[in-house]
Amino acid sequence: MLAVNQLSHSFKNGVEATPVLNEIDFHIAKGEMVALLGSSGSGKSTLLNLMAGLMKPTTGSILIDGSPIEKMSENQLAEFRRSHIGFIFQSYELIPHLTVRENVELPLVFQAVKPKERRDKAVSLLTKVGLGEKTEMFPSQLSGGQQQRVSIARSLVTEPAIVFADEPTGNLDTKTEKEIIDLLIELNGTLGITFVIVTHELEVARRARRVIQLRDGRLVEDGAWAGETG
Ligand SMILES: Nc1ncnc2c1ncn2[C@@H]1O[C@H](COP(=O)(O)OP(=O)(O)OP(=O)(O)O)[C@@H](O)[C@H]1O
Repeated sequence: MLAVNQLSHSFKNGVEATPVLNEIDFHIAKGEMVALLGSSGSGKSTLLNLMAGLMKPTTGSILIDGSPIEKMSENQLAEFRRSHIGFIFQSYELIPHLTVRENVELPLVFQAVKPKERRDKAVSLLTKVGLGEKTEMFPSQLSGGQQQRVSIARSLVTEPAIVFADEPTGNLDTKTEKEIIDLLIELNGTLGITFVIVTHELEVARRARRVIQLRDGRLVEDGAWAGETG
């Protein structure tokens, strides 16, 4: 499903190159739920941007469903992202003047899906995330946790191969955080969605079956959560 092979990345600053990721290797199988953990500056966002095709690596490769995304052109990548990858952001990134349902439908508008089909899919997913009664409301009328549920529904509407979540509970209180983690675990179990969740939150790491831990741009742990390493 996702293979990261010998991935290294440096940011160039004039003539100097700062290495940020060093020879990262891992595979994620379909249906896994993986937390990507690491302290600030360890390289999590860089790795996520590379895996999502938002940046090209200095060396190494990233395969999603067998396709090496670092070899794609910008147009190919944009199309690939739209059809294969879902995103969940810390700050939800909902469009304020669209209703909850219209926000969830939006990725399908770009795929030219017919209005009735879009609507049915959006309502069905909103029901799955517990917002069946709120489809015609606007984002500002919902709580943070509810807005994150909308963004989760939106990430799934194109039936992506993999969903990347960047600090999805970063703006939420502890109780709501737990509810969002419960929802992600449920969607992983019932729909078999593959999730990669970038997080600082130990609670997320504790509840994911697999944790990949970065330190100073290196992969230092990969397996069941066994507590933080040194
Ligand atoms: N565009 C850039 N140019 C130069 N250096 C960068 C750039 N983006 C990130 N870095 C550096 O790369 C390192 C890793 O950053 P990254 O954002 O991937 O870490 P992170 O683990 O996601 O941190 P955080 O949890 O704070 O978001 C940091 O030292 C950062 O300063």
